[in-house]
Amino acid sequence: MYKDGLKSGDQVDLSGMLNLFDLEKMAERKMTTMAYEYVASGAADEWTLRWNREALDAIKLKPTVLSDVSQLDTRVTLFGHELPYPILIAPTAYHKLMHPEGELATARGAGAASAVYVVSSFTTTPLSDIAEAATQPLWFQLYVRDDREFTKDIVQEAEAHGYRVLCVTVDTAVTGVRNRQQRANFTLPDDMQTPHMPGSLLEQKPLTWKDIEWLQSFAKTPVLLKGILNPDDAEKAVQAGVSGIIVSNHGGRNLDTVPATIEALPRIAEKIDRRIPVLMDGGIRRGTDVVKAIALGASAVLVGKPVCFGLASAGAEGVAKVMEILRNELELTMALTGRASLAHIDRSVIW
Ligand SMILES: Cc1cc2nc3c(=O)[nH]c(=O)nc-3n(C[C@H](O)[C@H](O)[C@H](O)COP(=O)(O)O)c2cc1C
Ligand SMILES: CC(C)CC(=O)C(=O)O
Repeated sequence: MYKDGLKSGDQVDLSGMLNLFDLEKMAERKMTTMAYEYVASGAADEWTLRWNREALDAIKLKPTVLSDVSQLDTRVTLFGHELPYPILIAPTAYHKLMHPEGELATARGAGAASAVYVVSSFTTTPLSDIAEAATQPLWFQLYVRDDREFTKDIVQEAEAHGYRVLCVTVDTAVTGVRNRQQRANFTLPDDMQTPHMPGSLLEQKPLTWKDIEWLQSFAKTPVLLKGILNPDDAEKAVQAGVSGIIVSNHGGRNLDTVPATIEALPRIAEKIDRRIPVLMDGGIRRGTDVVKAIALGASAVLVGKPVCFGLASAGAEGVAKVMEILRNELELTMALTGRASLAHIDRSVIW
C-alpha cells in the first residue's frame, strides 16, 4: 500500500540510490505507515532485529594486498545449479502490499539481476503467473498447513511449475509478538488474496521432524529447512536427510532475544562440517556483510527487507537495483580484501 496513488509502470528516478539504506528511506516515503511497519518491524523489543545488524557491523575485515584480483569469480553451485553470485531473494509475504504489480514485479526484477527468487507461501499472485514472468530460477517457501493433502498439492503444483527447491520454514510454530504491526493495525486489505494460503492467519499445527520425513517422501525437489539457529537442530537436519539449511531468525520477527544469525552461523557451520550447504539470512545490507557470512561458513545469503523496500520504491527496477548494488559491493569487497573467488573467502579474512 502506497501513498499518492502509485500505479503500475510509474517511472522512478533511482540514480540517487547509492545503497540499500537510501532505498529504505525512499520506500518509507512511498509506503503507508501500515505497510512500512509490517516490513520494517521486528518482534517485541526488537533486540534480535538490531543485533542482526550490529553483530555484522562489529566484525572487522582483514585485507590481503597485492594478490591478483583482476578476475573476480562470484559463482556458486547450489543443489546442482550454478548461480552467478551468492545472494538470493528471501521469501517475503504480500508483495501487492508493496507494489501494485506485486510478485510479478519481484520476479522481473530478479530476472533482470540474475537472482534466484524464493517465493513465499503467502504470495498475493498465483505461482503459475510468477513462473511465467520469471527468467531466472525460482524456489518455493512452504508453510505447512494442518490440511496435509492441501500441503502436498501445493508442493506438487510448485514442482510442476518448475520451482527448483523447497524451503520449509520451521521457525514459525506461531508468529511472534509483533507489537509494532499491532500498533499499525496491520491487516491484509480485503481485495488482496493469498491464493496458496487461504485465510489470513497461519492455521497450522506445529511441525515436527516426522512431517519433514513425510515431505521428503514425496518431494521431488531438494528440501531445505529455513529457520535453524541451534547447532543441535542443524545436526538433526543432517540426520533427517535434508539437502540444506538456512540459518535464520526470521529477520528478528519471531522470537526476540535469540542471537544474530551471524553469531549462530559459525557454530552451525562447524557442526555441519560441509555435509550439506548452509545458507544464511538476517541483516545483510552491504557487500562486506556477504563476505563475512561466507567467511563464517555460508555458501550463500538471502535478503528480505531490502527487496521489499526496492519493490515499494520502484517495482521490478527497484528489486533489480537492490540486487545489483549488493552484487557490486560484494565484488568491490572481494577486490579490496584480495579474495578473487568465493573459495578464497575463509576465516582468514576476519580480523
Ligand atoms: C515483510 C516480510 C515478510 C516475510 N514473510 C516471510 C514468509 O512468508 N515466509 C518466510 O519463511 N519468511 C518470511 N520472512 C522472513 C524472511 O524470509 C527472512 O528470513 C528475513 O527477512 C531475513 O532478514 P532481513 O530482512 O534482515 O534480510 C519475511 C520477512 C519480512 C521482512
Ligand atoms: C504471514 C506471515 C506469517 C508471513 C511471515 O513470515 C512474516 O511476516 O514474517
